[in-house]
Amino acid sequence: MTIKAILTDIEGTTSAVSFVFDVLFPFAAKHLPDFVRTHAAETAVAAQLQAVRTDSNEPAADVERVIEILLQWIAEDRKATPLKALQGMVWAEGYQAGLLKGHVYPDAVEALKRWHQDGYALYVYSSGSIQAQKLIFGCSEAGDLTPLFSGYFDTTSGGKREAQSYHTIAQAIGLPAEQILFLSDIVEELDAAQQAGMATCGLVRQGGVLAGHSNVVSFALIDVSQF
Ligand SMILES: CSCCC(=O)C(=O)COP(=O)(O)O
Ligand SMILES: [Mg+2]
Repeated sequence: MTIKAILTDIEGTTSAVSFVFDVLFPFAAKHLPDFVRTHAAETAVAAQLQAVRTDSNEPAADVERVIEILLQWIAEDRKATPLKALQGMVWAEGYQAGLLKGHVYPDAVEALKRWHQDGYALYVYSSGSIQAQKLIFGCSEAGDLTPLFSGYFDTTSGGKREAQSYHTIAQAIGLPAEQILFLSDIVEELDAAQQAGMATCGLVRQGGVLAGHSNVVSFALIDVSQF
């Protein structure tokens, strides 16, 4: 079946793992405590702090304890939705202040522009919040790439290793899963998308093999017509 849309992961796929682990996560760990202390009473932040208390099963945790939990989750790379929402808010301040610039591989920039021009609808699916996704592409080293995308999905659509999430996303996009090509560097994510009926392509930028899927080292080698 002809591919009509492309759904892409971010970390390790469009963007360097090192940018996320060595730049974004340390920035969040440094600035999140003061951000939370300053904005704890604001509705959007308070809702996420409450979600941390629920998810951690610590309903009585005060703000300082919630901060401790969040820092622990950052250290563990937990894909918890409230952490991801708060990280997005903290990064927003960093991008606005010019302290952060989103990394997107040049081959990904070139291919995304070409696919958009060729009429493919482009979507993002990342554990990072939708706000964080718009920031990495909107404030990227290659300029504002957000006009290329038709939509964004995060963990509010479900976990990336669960087939149901890809069914949900296909429904939201409004296409049969078979007409969507999913790109990722994580085999469990590719397996889940494949199980849901999507075409898959694994990015192996550092080498290795993502078994059971087409593998490429660069977006430049993805021929969408072959899926
Ligand atoms: C949206 S940039 C920040 C990425 C992030 O927080 C993350 O956890 C990476 O998740 P991905 O699903 O893109 O591997
Ligand atoms: Mg990834």
